[in-house]
Amino acid sequence: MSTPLPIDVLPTWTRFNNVELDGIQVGQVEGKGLGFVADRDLTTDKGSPTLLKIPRDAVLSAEAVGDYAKVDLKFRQLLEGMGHETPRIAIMLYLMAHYRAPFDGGPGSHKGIASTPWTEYIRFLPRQIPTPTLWTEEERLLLRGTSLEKAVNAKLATLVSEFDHLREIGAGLPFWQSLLFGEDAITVKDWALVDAWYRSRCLELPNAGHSMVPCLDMANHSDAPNAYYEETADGEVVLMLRPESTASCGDEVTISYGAAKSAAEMLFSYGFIDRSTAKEEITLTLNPLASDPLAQAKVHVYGRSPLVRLTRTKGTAAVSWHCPFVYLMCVNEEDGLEFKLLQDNAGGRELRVFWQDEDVTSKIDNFESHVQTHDLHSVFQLRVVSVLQQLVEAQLEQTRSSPIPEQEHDASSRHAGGADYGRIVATLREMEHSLLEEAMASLAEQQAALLLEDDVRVYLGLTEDGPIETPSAQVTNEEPDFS
Ligand SMILES: C[S@@+](CC[C@H](N)C(=O)[O-])C[C@H]1O[C@@H](n2cnc3c(N)ncnc32)[C@H](O)[C@@H]1O
Repeated sequence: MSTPLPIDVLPTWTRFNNVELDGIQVGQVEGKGLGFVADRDLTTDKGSPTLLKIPRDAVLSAEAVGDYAKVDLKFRQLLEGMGHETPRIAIMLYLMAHYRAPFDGGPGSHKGIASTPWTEYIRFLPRQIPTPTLWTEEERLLLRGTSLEKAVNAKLATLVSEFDHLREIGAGLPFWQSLLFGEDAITVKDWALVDAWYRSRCLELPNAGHSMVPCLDMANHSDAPNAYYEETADGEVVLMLRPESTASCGDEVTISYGAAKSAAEMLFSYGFIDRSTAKEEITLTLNPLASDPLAQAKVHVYGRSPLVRLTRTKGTAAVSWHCPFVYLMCVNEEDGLEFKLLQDNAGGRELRVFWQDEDVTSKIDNFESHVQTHDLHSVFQLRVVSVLQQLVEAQLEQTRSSPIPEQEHDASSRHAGGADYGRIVATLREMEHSLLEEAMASLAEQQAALLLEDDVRVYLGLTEDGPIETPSAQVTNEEPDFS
């Protein structure tokens, strides 16, 4: 295992690897770990100065991992064995290899894998990261009743199954076999750390795609950032002072991690919540109805976990929702829904879904638009609203019935790195609770409006004023996986 390097060695690493810092240094920042600090007054008087320049060949993208695999046979065998799944898996394997595998000792010695700038750089990365997948079991109890409770458990299960797959592949490759099964073997905890590095430090660059950029990944987030990064036409990555921004010597230089993430996603990916930039959003999982004979077929054609996203527009009380699955969930055979098992040209069989005799399998994400022209559209909407009301109500109930026990808050909420998990989760709870209450109010209004519609009244009349037949939702947050 590579041993950590003190951060004051970083300038040597940057010199050797052609990374240029100008006007900033990496240092400790209160409550955030390492970060960039201006080492002189910075202004944009003569245009935006470049504060950091990272050459293309130090950027760790899926393509760079592929290039490395061409020169390192041991790594190639592992990467190919894993099936080149995604940029995330490729980059994580690379990080894992550089974190845990021995390196070639120079010409003539082939004991380990080939070293790269990342061999040393990885030693600057923190070993303690406040993301919940690295919390202890006791600390994770703090998440009870929030949308992250089951999401984090689901993520941990995914990490275990990825790691099992890695061990299966490694078992057949002598070099990796000893690292994965020998003394002081790589563990699932190492895999979870590598995942947390990836999640909290990866950027999406316009050309290179998902990438880890050494040094730039020392930049912390702010709701009022004074810097931004970009990828140049040559594939270099640069950090620039924002136009009109200044930073006095000693000020922190920050970027924005984006305003598109909810509080839960921020905590999940980075281990902190910035109230002012977090999107007011909650993601819940909709379980299909146990009583619906078509439930399994619906989930099969939908092809993923049915999620509901509730979003409040900043500064307003209006909560909108997004859930492509819910209309499919709320119609049945009497309404014109049908499933057929069709044979394809290669002799395989495929389940297809038909609405009013039209094959809509490939347009399932847009199912609402298919039912819009139906005479009973308002009735379907009413069913949908009812399903969502029950889902939100049940989640609210979970939030209310899972307060953070004081003792737990005191005993386990303070992370060694300084992050107060109890306080962070309290913020998440409060934000989610308020959003769910607004969502309830919003859905009640929608229900009241629908109940005034003629079609709905006629429909209710036809059913002799009996209770509206609305499917009941079952609440879980089983699998939202934000990664
Ligand atoms: C890309 S890294 C930044 C460098 C990091 N501080 C370090 O010590 O290596 C992202 C991590 O920095 C920390 N961080 C960044 N911005 C923060 C903020 N505004 N408040 C608290 N922690 C922050 C979080 O731990 C996050 O997971």
